[in-house]
Amino acid sequence: MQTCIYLDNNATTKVDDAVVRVMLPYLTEFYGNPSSMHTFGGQVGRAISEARSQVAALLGADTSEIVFTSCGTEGDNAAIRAALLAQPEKRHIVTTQVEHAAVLNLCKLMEKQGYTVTYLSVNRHGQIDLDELEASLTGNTALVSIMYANNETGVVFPIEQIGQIVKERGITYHVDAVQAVGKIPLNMKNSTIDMLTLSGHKLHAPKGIGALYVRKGVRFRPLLIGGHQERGRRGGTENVASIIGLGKAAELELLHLPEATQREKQLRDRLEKTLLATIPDCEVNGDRKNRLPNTTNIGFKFIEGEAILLSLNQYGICASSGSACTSGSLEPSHVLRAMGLPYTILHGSIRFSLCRYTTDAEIDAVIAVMPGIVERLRAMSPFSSDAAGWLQEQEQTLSGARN
Ligand SMILES: Cc1ncc(COP(=O)(O)O)c(C=O)c1O
Ligand code: FES
Repeated sequence: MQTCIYLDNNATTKVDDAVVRVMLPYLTEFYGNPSSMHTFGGQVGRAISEARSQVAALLGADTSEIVFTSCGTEGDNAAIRAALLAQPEKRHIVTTQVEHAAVLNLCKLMEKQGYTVTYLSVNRHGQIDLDELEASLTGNTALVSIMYANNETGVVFPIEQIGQIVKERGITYHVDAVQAVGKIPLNMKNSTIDMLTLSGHKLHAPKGIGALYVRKGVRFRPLLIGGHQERGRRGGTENVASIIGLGKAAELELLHLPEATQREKQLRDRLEKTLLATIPDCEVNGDRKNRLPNTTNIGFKFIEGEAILLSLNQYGICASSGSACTSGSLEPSHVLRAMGLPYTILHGSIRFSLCRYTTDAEIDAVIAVMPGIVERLRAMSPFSSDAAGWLQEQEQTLSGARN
């Protein structure tokens, strides 16, 4: 299989070799059912308990607060449904315009089922307005669901400040932390968060496994109704090998987090600064101060992000424009649109997302090819030179009309 310079770690990550190694015995010799009475199954149950402790340790949570799920999407769905089912009298949800599809599309469905949803706006830097949040909360609000960090821009919301406002009013608080876990130190002990979603494939565990943190005492209703697994909070025989893998991945994240994020930030900053210095007409999208250490989203004016990606692909470099789920649709990103970015940036933005395996040489390779790619595409672009000036004038007129 072809190898590549992989800078698309917010879409998914490589499974760590150590994770694969601990999983293999559970795909071969230890195939017992963890719920069985016999010792053969019991030993699998014990391995699951160990994985639960490893995930709990990464979050600073109690083991009883961890529910294994099939993915981040399931975690988000389970948390939102649980909060609504537990308080059927309340019919209002607050979220943001820049959430992942797992939250946004469920909220849209809930609107069809009679709920009112407030989608908080974001400013040019991708940040919400806390006054707008406060004003949106009513006695009818069942849930506030807000992402920790944005998958496209890496922008990090002030999660605990938001939590103060939400919890003062006794409202259930769910945080989609799929992009934050393993990139930002978390401690649920002194947190305002009631429920928190994570996904294995963003932290070097396999795809198709995740976990939901549910704070002790939070009223919960299962999404999957069935057996007594996960203490009645998620029916279904466990995905044993992947759970073991997620446990190991969590242990490794805890071990590597401080020094890995420091390194990733240095590499990311070098990449970003050099591209901004060597390529005219480009800018970073999103709040540069409050941002994941591994992500940069850069808008290259007057060209299409997809064209840049195809050129990078020819050099064996993997990056992305927007989110993996919506790629293939030619719609510009809902996140960048919510930030009110001008047309030329919306269409010419790409994301590089690093991980602990990213090397200096890989960053050098991107820095070496990007100026040429952008120059070549701009030379062919109908928006270059005169047309660019015209387009900018149109944008100014349009934004004047909007203000
Ligand atoms: C912020 C966010 N939430 C949820 C998800 C969904 O996770 P999964 O792919 O495990 O369903 C993703 C994945 O891209 C994400 O970035
Ligand atoms: S899987 Fe990442 S955006 Fe959908």
